[in-house]
Order: sequence, then structure tokens, then C-alpha cells
Amino acid sequence: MKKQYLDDSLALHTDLYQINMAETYWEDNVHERKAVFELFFRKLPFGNGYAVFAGLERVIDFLQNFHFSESDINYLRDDCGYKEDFLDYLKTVRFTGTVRSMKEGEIVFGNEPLIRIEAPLVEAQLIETAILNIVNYQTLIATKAARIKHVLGDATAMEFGTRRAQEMDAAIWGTRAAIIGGFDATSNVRAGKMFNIPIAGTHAHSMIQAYRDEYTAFHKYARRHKDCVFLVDTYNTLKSGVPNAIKVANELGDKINFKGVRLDSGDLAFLSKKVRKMLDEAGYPNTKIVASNDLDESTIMNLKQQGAQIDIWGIGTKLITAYDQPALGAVYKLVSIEDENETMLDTIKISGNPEKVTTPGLKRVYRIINRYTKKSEGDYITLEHEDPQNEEVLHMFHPVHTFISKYVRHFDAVDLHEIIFKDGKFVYELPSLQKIRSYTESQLHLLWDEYKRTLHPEEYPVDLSEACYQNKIDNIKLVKEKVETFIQEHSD
Ligand SMILES: Nc1ncnc2c1ncn2[C@@H]1O[C@H](COP(=O)(O)OP(=O)(O)OP(=O)(O)O)[C@@H](O)[C@H]1O
Ligand SMILES: O=P(O)(O)OC[C@H]1O[C@H](OP(=O)(O)OP(=O)(O)O)[C@H](O)[C@@H]1O
Ligand SMILES: O=C(O)c1cccnc1
Repeated sequence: MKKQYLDDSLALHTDLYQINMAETYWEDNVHERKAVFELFFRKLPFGNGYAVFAGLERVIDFLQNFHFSESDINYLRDDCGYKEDFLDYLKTVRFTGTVRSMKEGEIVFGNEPLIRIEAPLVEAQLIETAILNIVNYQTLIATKAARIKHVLGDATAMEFGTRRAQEMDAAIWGTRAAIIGGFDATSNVRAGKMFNIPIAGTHAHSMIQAYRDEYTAFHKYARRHKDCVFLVDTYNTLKSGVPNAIKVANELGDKINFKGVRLDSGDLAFLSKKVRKMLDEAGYPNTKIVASNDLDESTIMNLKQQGAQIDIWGIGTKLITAYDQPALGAVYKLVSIEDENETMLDTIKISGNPEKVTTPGLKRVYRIINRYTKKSEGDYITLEHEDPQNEEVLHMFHPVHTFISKYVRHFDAVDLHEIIFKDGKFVYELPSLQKIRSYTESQLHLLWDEYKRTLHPEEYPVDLSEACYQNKIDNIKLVKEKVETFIQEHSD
């Protein structure tokens, strides 16, 4: 029988090539060279005008606990064939780097370094896959949630997706991300316990089916559960479900708190208006109507346009699976590395597509906030040593189409990066989830509405400082000259 290993660490939650590169660096004795990687995405998801950064808390946990367990080492030896000398080295590897990152819940845009890792090359490489895995998913779901919440306004958004999520981790961390994006509560009890998220829920069709009739089911449920929301669409919403709910509420009166009804099929606009009228006329004007059934931001917008009388929206599949765009596409690129003389040299990755050419060097991201309007003028990426707050006038120009530019005065430049780890030591104070959620909300206020509309939003400026831009051009030149020389040397 094949040997079974304990699943007791996350160090092997990586791609094989990372371990092979680690072995190469280690054997060549360059593994300790200081390397700087930046994590960023290029294109905003869902055609949205911004994204909501999420995943930092899990990244921190991953880095704090990073080590190869005994079973990892045994597997790498016995099943993968790595040699003992390299495995002896791997046993000693921990994360010793410095990490700067956007705060969780930050409003972020394409091409901005969300996380910057400065670490020995081998460590920075070994953690890449897991970090991308975490941030790509959680940022995607937080962004989808924010899009949905934007359409909902002040109405309550409930996360209902666990049964449809891509397995358990996605349900749990997706729920947390949904809260960051503005959702109010979840039906997932474990997520409630783990993250102190408000939990809420109604009941399923199966309960009606189990009792065979709605009246009995509602009555039995109400005897034990205060705060009743009855699901009224199992047989016939208007002729049976709602009348039965009202009958039970009338009979039990103050013994229960009749909170409302849930609709899960049919024409939600038409039904919700009719149901509202029935509840009001029966003397229950304060009851709420909950709706669910494959909802997403466009269906919700449509329902609102039709005057749907829905107070609480339960959203599952389309949120938790990021149904219309299942991946974010964030990447992790080397921007600088130490050479044999211990000098840091910037590095670049060239592409035929100018938008895909990486921006070399250690960078910072500043949000440029107009002191009068209190709105953001855009984000400004600088090299590490620059401080835009020292400038009287800031020249902000498009990083590819440089003729698109503006001069900004009277601004505050807010550094968006926090220091999370310093030389392997955790130096950050983790905010509560509710604090993160409020932070997202407050940061959204900094954006003009044009960047926040769900359809064809304006492109938010993410510009490079002149020094950062020039450094990029110089690096492109250097690489081009190298390639030219190589071609000439090998042309005959
Ligand atoms: N008035 C409306 N305008 C636009 N979309 C609506 C409206 N009412 C419901 N919808 C949406 O239309 C879709 C209808 O789904 P579906 O075709 O499965 O019908 P259903 O009524 O849910 O039937 P079932 O009993 O099989 O669940 C859902 O995504 C729902 O949210
Ligand atoms: O539609 P979503 O956005 O994915 O929201 C979650 C769905 O899960 C439940 O349906 P399901 O048919 O699984 O169970 P039920 O019998 O309780 O309706 C619920 O009624 C929602 O329709
Ligand atoms: O509580 C509910 O109504 C609920 C929970 C999960 C999925 N659908 C509905």
C-alpha cells in the first residue's frame, strides 16, 4: 500500500518548480541573496473600477508558521527523490524576511504592489504559490461582495454560499472576504465562530416537505425559534405560503417574533410587492422580506428597478464562486536582487505588450488626496526613497500613455503600505474583521462615484513618479542592449 503522510504543514502548498529552483539556488550558494518580489494584479475583475484587498491575515499566519515538517521532509525524500543534504537544509528554513503590505480591506487597483516581500531568495520563492493562492481568491470575493453591496446600498446582504463554494476553505475564507466587502452576516456557523461574524438564517423547503404542510411546519418551528422568518414558496407563495405564515403569527402573537418571510423562486419583483401588501394588511408592516435564488449585482439592480419590495438579500453561488470571473490573476514578480558584490540590482520582465512590462525597483504606493474635496486624485507609485509629500506640485501622468497627465497641488500623500514583518519578526497589530470592514467603507468614500459605478466605470489613475518611470525606461534599455549584443555575437 502507498505510504500515507500526515498533512501537518502548509510548506508543500506550493508548485514543484519552487522547490526545484530552491535546490538550484541552494546548490549554487545564491539562496541567501536578498531578493525583492512584489505581488500585484494587472486587470480589475468583473469590469469593476476598483478591487478590495483581502487575504493578509491568512498570509501572515502562513508566514509565521512556515516550516517543512518531518512528514514533508519524508515525502520529499521517499516519494520525490530529493537528496539528504538539501533536505537537511530545508529542515532549517523559516521565513526571515521583511514584508510590507496594503492593509486588509484597502481599495486597490491594477499594477500596484499589494504585498512586497524582501527576503533571502530561497524563502521568497518558496512562499510565492501559497500567497498568490490566498490573495487571488480572497481579493476576488471581497471585490465581488463590494460590487453587490454597492448595488444594495443600505439593504442587508446575507452570505448564503457555503453549499456551492469550491470546497470548505473557499466557503470559510470567502465568507470572511464577503464581510470585508460589505456583507452584513453569513449563514455559515463555523465562519461565525472563527471570525466573530454575525450569523443568521431562515429554514429550508425540506422542513415543509418533512411536515408535509406549511402550517404545521411553521407552527412547530415557531414554538422553538423566536425571530421567525418563514420560507413561503414551497407550494404557492400567495395562496398558501404567506397566508399560512400570517395564520401562525396571528395564533402565536407575542409568543414569537414574526420577523418576515423568504422568497426563493418565481418573479421576485412581482411576488415581493404582493407579499408586502399582504403582510401590511394583516398588521405586520415591520416584517421583512428576504429574497434568494441565484442573485447577483445585475439581477439585484434589475429587481430594484422593478420596485421589488425586498429588505434582505441572500446571496450564495454567484458571490462565493465569483461566478462571472473565477480568477483574479495576481502575479508575483522579482523586482530587485542582490548581486555577488552585495549590491541590489533592479530586474525587469519584458513583454511585447507594454502593459505587461514589469516596473523594476522597490516601490511604495501613495494615495493622493485632495485637501479641499477630500477625494482621491489617484494613486502614485514611487521608488522606495521618494516622498511625494515633499513636493509642492505633483506631476501625475499615465504610465503607458504619458501624454495623459495632470498637475496636483494641495494634496496629502498617504503611504498605503504597512510594515508587517521586519526581518522575520511580526510587527503588525491585526485589526478585527469589523474594523477591516469599516476601513473598506471609509476608503470607498475617497473615490468619486465615477470609479464606483458597476458598469463601465472610469479608469482610476495609477501613475508612476518620474523617477520610477525613468528607472523602468533605463532597465528596458539595459535589457535591450544585452539582447542586441547576444544576437550580434551569435549571428554567424
Ligand atoms: N422580476 C425579476 N426580474 C429579473 N430576474 C428575476 C426576477 N425574479 C426572479 N429573477 C431571477 O431569475 C432567475 C429565475 O430562476 P429560475 O429559472 O430557476 O426560476 P425559479 O423561479 O427559481 O424556479 P425554481 O422553482 O426552479 O427555483 C433567478 O436568478 C432569479 O433571481
Ligand atoms: O441561490 P444562491 O444565491 O446560491 O443562494 C443559496 C441557495 O441555497 C438554497 O437553495 P437550495 O435549493 O440548496 O436549498 P433550499 O431547499 O433551502 O432552497 C437557498 O434556498 C438559495 O436558493
Ligand atoms: O438561511 C437560509 O435561508 C439559507 C441558508 C443557506 C442557503 N440558503 C438559504
